[in-house]
Amino acid sequence: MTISTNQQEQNAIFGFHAVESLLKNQIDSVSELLVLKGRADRRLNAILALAKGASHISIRYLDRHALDRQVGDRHQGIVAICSEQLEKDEGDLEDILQGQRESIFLLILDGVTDPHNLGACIRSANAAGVTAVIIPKDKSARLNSTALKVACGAAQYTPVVRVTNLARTLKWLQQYGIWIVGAAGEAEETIYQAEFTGSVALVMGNEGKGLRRLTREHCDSLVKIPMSGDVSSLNVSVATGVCLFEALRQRQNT
Ligand SMILES: C[S@@+](CC[C@H](N)C(=O)[O-])C[C@H]1O[C@@H](n2cnc3c(N)ncnc32)[C@H](O)[C@@H]1O
Repeated sequence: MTISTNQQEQNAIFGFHAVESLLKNQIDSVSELLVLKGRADRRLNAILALAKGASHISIRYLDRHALDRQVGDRHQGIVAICSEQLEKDEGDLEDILQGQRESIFLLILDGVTDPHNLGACIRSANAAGVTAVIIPKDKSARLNSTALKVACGAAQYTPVVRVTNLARTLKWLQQYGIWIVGAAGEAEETIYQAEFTGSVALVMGNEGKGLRRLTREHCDSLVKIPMSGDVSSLNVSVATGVCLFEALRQRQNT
C-alpha cells in the first residue's frame, strides 16, 4: 500500500506506546503494521501478538530506510497504518458527553498549532481524567503522527473532537450546563481562587496570540496561573498541565 505524505501524516502512528495502545483500544482502525526487519525483542513480540490476533491487519517487514521514508526516523521500529481517522467530529460530541457518568471535564484548545504541544496537552488531559479534548478545524494542529507519538497513547483513550466553529460549540456547551473557564495570563482571578468542580471546560489559547476575542467573549470566567519570574507566559502545554491538575485536585476533594 502506498500512501500520500498528507494522508500518511494523519494515518501513520508510530512508537511503542502509541502503537500498543492503538492495538489494545482501537484495533479495528488499524489496517497494516510496518515492522523493522531483523528486530526481535519482547516488546515488539507483544505488539505482534496483538496484531496477529486480528485477521484484518497485514504485517509488513521493511528495512530501516523504507521505514524512515514512511515517518522519518522516530518510529522505534514499529508503525501502524490506520484506515480510519482517529479524530472525532462534532456530531460525536453529544454522544461522548451523554456517555459520561461523572461530571463533565473538557479541555478546549483554541488554535494550538504545534503538534508537540497538542500531543502533550492530550497526554495531560488523559492523566487528569478529561472527558474529551476539543480543537477547532481551522488554524489548529491535527492529530497527526507527531501529536499521537507525543500523546504516548493517550489519544486512544481520550477522544479528540474537531469542531467547525468553536464559538458556536462553546455556546452549545454552555446550554448543556457546562461552565467555560478560559486561561489567560492577564486574568484577575487565579486558578486557586476559581472553582473547577461540576461540569467544566477549560479553554487554552494559541501559542502566540492566546485566546481569540470571540472565544474570550464566550468564556464564563477567565483565570490566570500566578507567576513570579520574568517571562510573561508559560508554554501552552505546561499551562494546560498546571490548570488541569489544580482542577483535578479540587474535583477529587469534592
Ligand atoms: C504561550 S501562551 C500565549 C501567550 C500570548 N502572548 C498571550 O498573550 O496570551 C499560550 C496559552 O497558554 C496559557 N497560559 C500561559 N501562561 C499562562 C498563565 N500564566 N496563566 C494562564 N494561562 C496561561 C493561555 O491559555 C495562553 O493563551
